[in-house]
Amino acid sequence: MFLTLDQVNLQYTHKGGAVAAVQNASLRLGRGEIGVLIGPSGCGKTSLLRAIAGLERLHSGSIHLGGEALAVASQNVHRPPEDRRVGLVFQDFALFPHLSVADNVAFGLRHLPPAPRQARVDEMLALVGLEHAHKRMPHQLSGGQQQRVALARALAPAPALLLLDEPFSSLDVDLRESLSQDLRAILKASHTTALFVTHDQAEAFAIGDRVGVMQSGHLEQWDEPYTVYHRPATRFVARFIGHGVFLPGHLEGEHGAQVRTALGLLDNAQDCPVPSAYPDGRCEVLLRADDVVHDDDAPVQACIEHKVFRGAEFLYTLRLQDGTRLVATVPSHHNHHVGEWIGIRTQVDHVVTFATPA
Ligand SMILES: Nc1ncnc2c1ncn2[C@@H]1O[C@H](COP(=O)(O)OP(=O)(O)OP(=O)(O)O)[C@@H](O)[C@H]1O
Repeated sequence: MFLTLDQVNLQYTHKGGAVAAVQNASLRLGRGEIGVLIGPSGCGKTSLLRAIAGLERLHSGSIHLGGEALAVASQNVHRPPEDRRVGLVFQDFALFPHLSVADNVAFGLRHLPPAPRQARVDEMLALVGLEHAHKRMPHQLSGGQQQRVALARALAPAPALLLLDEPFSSLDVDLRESLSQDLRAILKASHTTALFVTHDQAEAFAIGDRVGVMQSGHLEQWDEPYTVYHRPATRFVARFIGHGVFLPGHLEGEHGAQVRTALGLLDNAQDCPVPSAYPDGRCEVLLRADDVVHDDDAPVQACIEHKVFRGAEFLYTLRLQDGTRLVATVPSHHNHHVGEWIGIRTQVDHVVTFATPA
């Protein structure tokens, strides 16, 4: 693996005491892959990036990049930031205001003779779609264009790893969406290995080959985006990513091929654990909003308690006769009103169960 973090712990000293910002975080990222860290405010995403960049010392654990040790706490190895071949892009574009676009991009290339330096600047500006902006000053550019220049500047010295900390957070939603697609294309075209921090789930899924979900300093899951959504490793990940509810269930069948729920049997022999996995086979099943399908012919009826229009679909909050609450995404041409009873059934491809909370 190209980037390897093993059991990384990071602490800050605050008012004389230790604050654990990252706890036992381990992850692996292949060369040319894009990893994304997502999680609520204060969960440790930025701290982990800062540790990889060399701006923070590890309390314990290790970080290796391309087979080289960047930090190994037990051996007191801590390479300084400038010796790590790691590039950084932050939220506040941080361009030099008095330098032209071309000079900003050339900033990390001062070791090159003029001709190859110029060629690299041209190449980087073309990569980010700003080939005609060489002479412009940062204040003459839009926020999105400034962030592209910041990206070109970070990529110019060909860092072994690029770290991006919420680079689009000060931009408006439409621009964020198109920039996140462009960013992925740019990173792939330049074969750059990158780790990206965001609050935004759609952005994480659009950009990442791997997504890591953090909570309170812990990296709760590090997986492909599809797996994080469909097979969340913990309740926190299930709740943080996507919409869904935890429905009481009872595992049945000798080999645990079925879960009985208020919505009927969910059976997927491949996914269901054996009944002995939980006391008396009792568990909770994650039911995503897209696992619940509106069907007029379905025997189970649910009352619409609340609805949110999301353009192509509604997100309905539903209540079953026995009081169980569910959420369902329904195409928006099915515009039912609050209080109406509609037929629903489940369509679950991945049965995900958790222990019932004590
Ligand atoms: N310099 C510092 N001194 C003391 N505590 C700090 C320091 N920097 C961060 N922390 C604490 O470490 C924890 C992790 O902070 P961090 O900035 O890494 O989180 P984050 O996930 O990036 O948050 P956000 O999404 O809000 O940027 C928080 O509890 C924070 O208060």
